[in-house]
Formats: sequence, C-alpha cells, structure tokens
Amino acid sequence: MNTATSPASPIVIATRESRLALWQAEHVQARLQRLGHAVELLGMTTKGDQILDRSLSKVGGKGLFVKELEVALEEGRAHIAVHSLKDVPMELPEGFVLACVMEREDPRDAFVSPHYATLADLPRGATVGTSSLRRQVLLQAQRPDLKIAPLRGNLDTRLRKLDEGHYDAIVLAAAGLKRLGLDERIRCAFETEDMLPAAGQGALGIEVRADRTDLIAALAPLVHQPTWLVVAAERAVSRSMGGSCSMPLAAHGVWHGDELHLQAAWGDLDGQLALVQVDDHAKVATLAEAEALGEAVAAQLRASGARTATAGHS
Ligand SMILES: NCc1[nH]cc(CCC(=O)O)c1CC(=O)O
Repeated sequence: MNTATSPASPIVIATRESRLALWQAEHVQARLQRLGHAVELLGMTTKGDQILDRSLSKVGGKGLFVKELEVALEEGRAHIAVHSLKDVPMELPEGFVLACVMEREDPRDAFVSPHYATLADLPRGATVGTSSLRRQVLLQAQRPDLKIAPLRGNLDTRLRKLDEGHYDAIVLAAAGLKRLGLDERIRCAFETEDMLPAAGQGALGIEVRADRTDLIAALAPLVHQPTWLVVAAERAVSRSMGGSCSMPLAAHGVWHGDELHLQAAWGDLDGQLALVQVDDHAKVATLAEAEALGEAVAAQLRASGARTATAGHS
C-alpha cells in the first residue's frame, strides 16, 4: 500500500547539507512539485562530510557520502536520495536501485585561479589543489613540474582555501560551480581530451528502494535517457576496473548520432607516471549495450597495461 505520492504523504528527499547537495535536492523537489507532487527535504550529515582532514581515498571512498542516506530510505524516514552520480558507488547495496538519471550539466573540469587564466599560464613549480587522483595524474601528465597539494571540503571551503593563498590554482567540476551560480570563478574549462572527466561527472542520479515501484514511476518524467546511457557506459568502465576512488580512472562518453563514443584513461602514480588512454564506439540503444561498450573499453585499458583495483595497488 503506497501513499507516498498523495498530498497527505509527501515524497521525502534525503539530502546531505552542503550547498551543492541542497541545490540538487531542491532542483529535484521543484521538478516533482511541477508534476503535482508534495515534496519535503530531510537534511543529514554523512561521514564523508565529517572527515575533512584526510584524503577520501584513504578513508574508505565514495560510499561515505551515500550510506546515511540509504539508512534513511531503508527506515522509511525518506523516500528518495539525490546524488552526484560521480559519488555513487558502482554497485548499489542490495535492495536499492537507481530510479532516474537526469540530464547532464557540463561534465568538464574547471580551472580556477585568482592570478592565472589557464593551466599553461602557471609558472614552473606552481601549486595546484586537488585531492582527486584522476585530476592529479592528468595534470601531471601535462605539467610534470606542478606541485599537487591535497584539497578537501565542500565547494565553498575549497574556494576559500584558494582565496586564502594556499594554492596557485585549483581544479573543480564545472557542474558544481555552475549549479551554485559560481560560473564567474571558472577561468577556463579544460578540454575533455586534456582532462578526461570522471565517470558520471555532472550528472544527477536518484536512488530509491527497489521495492518502491510507485516512486520509480513518479520519477520517470525526470529521466534523460541519452544521459543515462552515457553514464551507464562510463560507470561500466569503473565497475569493470574494480572502480574505487583510490584509482586514478577517467571515463567519458559523447554521442555522435546514435553512436556512443567512449574514452577512458587510467594512471599510475606509484613511481614513474604512467598514463593509458583508450577509446571505442558503438551503436547504443539500451543500458545493456552501453554497459557492454564500457566493459570493452575497460578490457582495452587492461590490455594496454592498466591494472584493476584488486590486482594492482597495494
Ligand atoms: N567529489 C565531490 C563532487 N561530487 C560532485 C561534484 C560536482 C558536481 C558533479 O560532478 O555532478 C563534486 C565537486 C567536484 O568534483 O569539484
């Protein structure tokens, strides 16, 4: 017996309380309200929000941002969780599904600096802030002279640390900055060939309990199928590589007509920098075809020397 979509019993969105998470939850709230649903937000702090002093890759990874939200869904205190897809583990826990992938915002990385307009303008040995191993390896491939320094915290915190002078530049997802109206902080967006984005970057996903078919139906109008197919392919690369954020891995797809072109990059930061880049394309119309393309690209990465998470890093 489901009453979640009746006005008496609103759809409750579980959300982290960072400005970006709230923007994203409110965005979904507004879309659902326009469809006639009553929608409320339930804010909560996750482990990932609490741990700000260590690199995420050292404290257990992306799942840290979503677990508390899943507990709220499990207990019925909330009904849906809105996620930056980039932060969602490749395998959802038993009993949860991705009900919806929405239209993608700009998937690129952004170069943010008070003094320099582009990466090329940075003086030799300049300090760039990022805690993403993917960004680190792609930055060092272009500019081995740069010093990469850890940078954690929500978007406002990261921008503040830049403004306080701890870094010459930082690299952030363009999507987050644009959503918060911080476009003017973007000095330039990296070409995807130079800084291949992370799987799912810029896309929002909505998670529900698998048994809530009523909610899955309610969310169907928010689905953007071309985005869903692209991110399914990108996420299949990560899954096939044993994807965790302790691995410097990029995967990015674009449509050329009904063909999906998928690029992936894998880097090794142990010892000498190694960077492997591959691409493939296929006609894709279903999630299964998208995932098959992702798996083919992952196989090419491995054939070119990339190591999977289990076989590789100590
Ligand atoms: N890792 C945190 C995170 N998760 C999603 C975004 C940006 C928005 C998005 O990719 O949808 C960010 C910030 C960043 O990487 O700069």
